[in-house]
Amino acid sequence: MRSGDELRAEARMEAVGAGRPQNWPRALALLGRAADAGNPQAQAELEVLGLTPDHARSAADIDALFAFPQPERLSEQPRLRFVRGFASAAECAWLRGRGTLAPSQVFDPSTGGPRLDPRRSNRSAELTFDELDLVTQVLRSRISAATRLPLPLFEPPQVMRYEPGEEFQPHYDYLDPALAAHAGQRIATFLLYLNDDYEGGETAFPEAGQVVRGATGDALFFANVDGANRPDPLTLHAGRPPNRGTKWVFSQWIRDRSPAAARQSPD
Ligand SMILES: O=C(O)CCC(=O)C(=O)O
Ligand SMILES: [Fe+2]
Repeated sequence: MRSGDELRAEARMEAVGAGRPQNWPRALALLGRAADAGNPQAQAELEVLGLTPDHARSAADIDALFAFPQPERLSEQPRLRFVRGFASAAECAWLRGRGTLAPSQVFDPSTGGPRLDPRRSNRSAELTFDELDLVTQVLRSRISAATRLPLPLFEPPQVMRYEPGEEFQPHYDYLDPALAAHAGQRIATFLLYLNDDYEGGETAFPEAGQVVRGATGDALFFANVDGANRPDPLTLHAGRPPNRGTKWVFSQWIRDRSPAAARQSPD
């Protein structure tokens, strides 16, 4: 008989689609069995998702995990969408503090790797493959449904924390087109606000004239490219510093080509 740990690990493989197609009915049934076997993480994950071990087997409950409220159109140039109540308070609490925080880095085109930069003074945790638990993967699948972009295009997600005075100064998320030709363009950004007990800390778009302050569970997503897939300079944006309290946000960057495939290509 498999242990609770083994059942949960197997559930994760089904949810991530590791070496197999993603299979949510199987993933959630295995998570239910892991919880029945007394695995505390599986029990916690089911509770965050609002499922009992039995419910995990119902198709309607599975569909409900990926449902989201109608996005509001904040702007067409750039394409900016806001979704009130995209995630539950329990899901946001689960994501806060996931992974291991380290000083945030920026992409350095000269090396093709990350580097520290004073323009990004907050801390962030990139969630590795092993850290993609069921709750995080449900959220990413919901993001995939909302953006209509498939999961293989998703970069590893990041949980970001800003203490008072820390910020992500105005920047673009898109990559230099020369680099994008090789590694794929970062066509969309999806931000989920994980808390709201801070002052300041807005997401500001100085060129587009938009300032967004999400409540816990609200989401903002935008296309970094225009209709012709060209980098859109109107997407210039910043994570402003909170002046009181700590801001937490979940950030999912999405490419037009699988980042995993780009890493594996020899050229
Ligand atoms: O924290 C924010 O509001 C902005 C985050 C951001 O710009 C990003 O994740 O690309
Ligand atoms: Fe950004």
